[in-house]
Amino acid sequence: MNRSFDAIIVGAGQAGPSLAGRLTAAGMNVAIVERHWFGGTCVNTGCMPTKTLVASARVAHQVQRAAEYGVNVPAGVTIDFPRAMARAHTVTMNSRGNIERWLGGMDRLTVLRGHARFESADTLRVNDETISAPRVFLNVGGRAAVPAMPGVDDITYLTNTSILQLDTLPRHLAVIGGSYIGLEFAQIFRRLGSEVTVVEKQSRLIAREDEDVSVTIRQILEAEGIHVRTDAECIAFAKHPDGATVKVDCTSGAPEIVASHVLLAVGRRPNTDDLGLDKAGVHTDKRGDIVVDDTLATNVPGIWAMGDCNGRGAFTHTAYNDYEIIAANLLDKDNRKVSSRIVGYALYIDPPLGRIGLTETQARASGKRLMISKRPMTRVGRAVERGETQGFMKIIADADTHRMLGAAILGISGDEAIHGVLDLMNADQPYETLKWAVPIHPTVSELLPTLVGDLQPI
Ligand SMILES: Cc1cc2nc3c(=O)[nH]c(=O)nc-3n(C[C@H](O)[C@H](O)[C@H](O)COP(=O)(O)OP(=O)(O)OC[C@H]3O[C@@H](n4cnc5c(N)ncnc54)[C@H](O)[C@@H]3O)c2cc1C
Ligand SMILES: NC(=O)c1ccc[n+]([C@@H]2O[C@H](COP(=O)([O-])OP(=O)(O)OC[C@H]3O[C@@H](n4cnc5c(N)ncnc54)[C@H](O)[C@@H]3O)[C@@H](O)[C@H]2O)c1
Repeated sequence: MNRSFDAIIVGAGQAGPSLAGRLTAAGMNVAIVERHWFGGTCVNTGCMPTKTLVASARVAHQVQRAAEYGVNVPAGVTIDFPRAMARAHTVTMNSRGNIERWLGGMDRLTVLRGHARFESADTLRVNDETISAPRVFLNVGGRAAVPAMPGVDDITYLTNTSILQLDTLPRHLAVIGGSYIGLEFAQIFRRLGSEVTVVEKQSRLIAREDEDVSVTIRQILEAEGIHVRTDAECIAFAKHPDGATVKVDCTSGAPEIVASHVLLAVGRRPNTDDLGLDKAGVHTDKRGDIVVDDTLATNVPGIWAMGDCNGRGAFTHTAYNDYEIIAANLLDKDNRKVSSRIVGYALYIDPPLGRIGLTETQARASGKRLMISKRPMTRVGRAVERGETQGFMKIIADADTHRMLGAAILGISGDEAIHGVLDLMNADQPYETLKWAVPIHPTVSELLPTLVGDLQPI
């Protein structure tokens, strides 16, 4: 049997459901196909459960420090790990259920459960039927990459999906990969009581950030007892009665890590290998990302790709913005482009890193004349009052255009305060605009005008 629609959306992640809402409201008959959990990665195995666990871990950490604040907590405080995990699961299930109910009640939308695969450019097979439409929107996301590391197939390893199903706390968690996923889980599990070792093959953690950011993050994590092994060029795994051994150094006989659990957090790969893209003639690049133009159209007319699968962003907010761009261009006769997007993001260790625009390293390499300003969180009243003074704020501006080029706020509320810079950059205003703002005291954001006032040429 073949059914025809005005549009087909594959994947109910961060972009697909909202696009379904706009297309059906515009009068189109739409099919949305989801093979697994509604809400995709963010809701089920990404942002929502991890940030819920970050909250549990923060409470655990703050309780340990209670006496510093003049609050005496009786000795013998324990972590109820299953309860912390259940709390994360509840947040996920509520969100997943809301999306399912929203889509289930949407007029002109047909919800299909199953794996979609192209048979031609306008026809896909789902279970035992085919569906056709002149417009197909791909929102298939990605999954944890499992590279062919020596011994990886001999051990039981965890990914961001399976680690969320644990019901007992790991005795010793070895985290392979010291970037977003690895560092967030490392701190969560350390604060909940595991011994944790982060193994990173590059010479520093979260190496795409500036060195001062990497070094400070390492200090923050090591201060909590997380072991960090960088320059791990010879990672190899083997089975061990207590779990697995992780060989890190190339030198033979060097001490190995004996871990009860191993988490692989070494990047993600797009879910594009099982979509039948060749049948539709859609091009991918060598990573497997779907190649799109500035409006997110693929090389095949009538097929678009949104979110993690197009390689143009790897965050929930960029996936959602992809939907906004497509809807604006198709339905609102607007002219929106991905290249106009100024991307901010946060790394949710505690305190978080809020980031936007160029790093200092990238700015220096650009050849522009630069102004830089940096301030430690020890000189931010809000941080001092809260007793959380780790980190720093840094802004980089163009000395000729007076536009902000980038910022990093590693410290309490860094993920929120960064939006002051993000808004300024989106408004395309000179940094002096911030200098004369009158922010609220005591906040982290109130230091942005001070930072601007301290900008020095380099
Ligand atoms: C541990 C972790 C923490 C994260 N934390 C954050 C964070 O704090 N902030 C942030 O911005 N981002 C975070 N991210 C990234 C964020 O989750 C992703 O960028 C976002 O979910 C991408 O959304 P998407 O819509 O592109 O894809 P997804 O959310 O992955 O959705 C894709 C959907 O398509 C379905 N699908 C795939 N193939 C098919 C097919 N052939 N047929 C039918 N259905 C199919 C999948 O089942 C899935 O439901 C995190 C990611 C991880 C792994
Ligand atoms: N807070 C957030 O917004 C958030 C949180 C989690 C994930 N995410 C998204 O998920 C994506 C994937 O995150 P990720 O941390 O898995 O990947 P990543 O690509 O950011 O980092 C992978 C890390 O693993 C290291 N690595 C790669 N191969 C290795 C090996 N063989 N041995 C040891 N180390 C190795 C890399 O050097 C790198 O540091 C990110 O791009 C991000 O957009 C976002």
